[in-house]
Amino acid sequence: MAFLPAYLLDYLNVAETCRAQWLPALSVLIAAACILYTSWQYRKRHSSSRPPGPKGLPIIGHLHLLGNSPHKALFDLSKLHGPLMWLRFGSIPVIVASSPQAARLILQTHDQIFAGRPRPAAGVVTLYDCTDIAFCPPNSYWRLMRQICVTDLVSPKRVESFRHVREEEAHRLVRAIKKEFMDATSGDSCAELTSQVMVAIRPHLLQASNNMVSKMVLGKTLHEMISTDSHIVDPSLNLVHLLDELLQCLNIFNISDLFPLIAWMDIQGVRRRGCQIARNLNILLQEILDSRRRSRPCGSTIDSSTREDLLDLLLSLSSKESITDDNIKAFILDMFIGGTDTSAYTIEWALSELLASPQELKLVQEEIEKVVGTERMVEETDIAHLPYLRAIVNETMRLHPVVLFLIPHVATQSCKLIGFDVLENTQVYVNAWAIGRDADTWDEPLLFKPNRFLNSNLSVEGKNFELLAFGAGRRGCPGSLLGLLNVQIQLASLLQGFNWRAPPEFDLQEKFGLITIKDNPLVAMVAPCLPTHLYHTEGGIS
Ligand code: HEM
Repeated sequence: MAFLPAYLLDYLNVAETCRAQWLPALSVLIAAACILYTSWQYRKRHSSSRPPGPKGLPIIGHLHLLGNSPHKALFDLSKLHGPLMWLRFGSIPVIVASSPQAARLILQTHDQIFAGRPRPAAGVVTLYDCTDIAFCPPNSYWRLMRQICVTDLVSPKRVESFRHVREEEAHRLVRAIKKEFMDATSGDSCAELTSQVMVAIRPHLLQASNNMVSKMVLGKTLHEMISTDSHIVDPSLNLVHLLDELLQCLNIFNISDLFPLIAWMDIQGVRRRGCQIARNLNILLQEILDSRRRSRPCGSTIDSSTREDLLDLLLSLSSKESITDDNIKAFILDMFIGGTDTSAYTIEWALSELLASPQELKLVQEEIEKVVGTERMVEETDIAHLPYLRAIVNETMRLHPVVLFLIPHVATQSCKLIGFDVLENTQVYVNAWAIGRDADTWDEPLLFKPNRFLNSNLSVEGKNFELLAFGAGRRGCPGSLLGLLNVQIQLASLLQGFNWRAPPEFDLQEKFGLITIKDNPLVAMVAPCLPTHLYHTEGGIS
């Protein structure tokens, strides 16, 4: 009411009491009219030249069209409005790319402009104010951290130096499932030949991927760390659970991110929850750093009994490159977030597709038996000789790219995109899921047909815009080689170690999220199929 000038009040000639009653309503009306007029002017200026899209609603924009499976809804809309669509999620303008050509425009032709990232409220509080690589804006700090990541931490040479870790954990995974089988059959050795046992596979996969990342980054699994480094841990703080909670927090479709004007209200309590998780994670991670500094003071050489892990490397680089402890902790979180669930859920999808296609399962198991035999466990050097296995991983990533919108990109400046106007700060969703089902690119796109990759040069590692499981361009996944090797060796070991069958109740339903997973966790009927001694010791590994 204060903004109504006095002469207007006099003109209206309203008594004080009367003013008090209807002036607030009049103020709201005038304010609403101003907003509508400004937004009409804005739309008039921009709507003719922006990419096509469906009609939206006031305030919520197109949120009502997304439903429980936004990737499917947007795929269907792209069939009506084209592969480059404009929408609004709350107050955030969004472009959705749904074909390889549209993705190339964003991730290659205009890569530099679209290298920005949003700042989700959960990321701001949990990821050290988005100073991790994945959510950092494309500034000089991000370039430095990304360069260190690519050239030092996950370079092909460094990834090769951790081959033993991947093989150990893949074989440990097989032993863990065999143990569950033995427990269920009460150790009856005859049962090995005759029974199949229902095993919940997901927890084993998550544990194996977690162990792999943890051993590479911290030199130990998280469980070893908790049991051996007792001084590190406040028993009420559990790193495994905290990382899990962190992912859940990042996974929430947060209203505050869609309506920044009301972000302060924190309607879903994401910021509050995130602050709690961040506080506890920070205590644990700082203790891990301090403990490492105590045990290996700066400048001390690492003897042959202690292999160098990525934390050693980061600490030694930090003195040269002015990297702070918070930067190192943010990077550790990136490795866990980026490397754990992505691999585990991709393997779960691969196994699920194979259970739904028993002929493909048979073919790949025959390939492994022919190349590796049954007297030793599969090793990473075998993968080069297992084209069908590699084709299965590619086909799985085509149909089930677990980060199916990539991490949203943001336009860092206004630009023209094939004649359309795109304004600064527009978010970009590349629908990798839709691109994997693009009927102009793929023959029978909805079928699981690994042999389409047998005589093909297509690769999932960001060189082909038809296959974007790892994204592409300057924000593409720096850990793609490592991720791919993790998936391949674990899948090969599981397929070699067991006969598999789908349980009676089985489906391939998806549950949408930052990482899109199988809605019903995979439970499978398994039976060991290798000589018993290979499961009992690590001697399976030559
Ligand atoms: C199967 C395993 C993996 C999959 C499917 C995957 C997928 C992806 C995708 C789709 C992106 C977003 C790309 C974009 O926005 O254009 C990404 C980014 C990223 N990934 Fe991965 N990833 C995997 C494994 C890993 C591993 C092992 C690491 C560890 C180094 C990692 C670290 C990262 C980082 C740091 C980013 C952010 C890059 C940036 O914004 O500059 N990822 N990943």
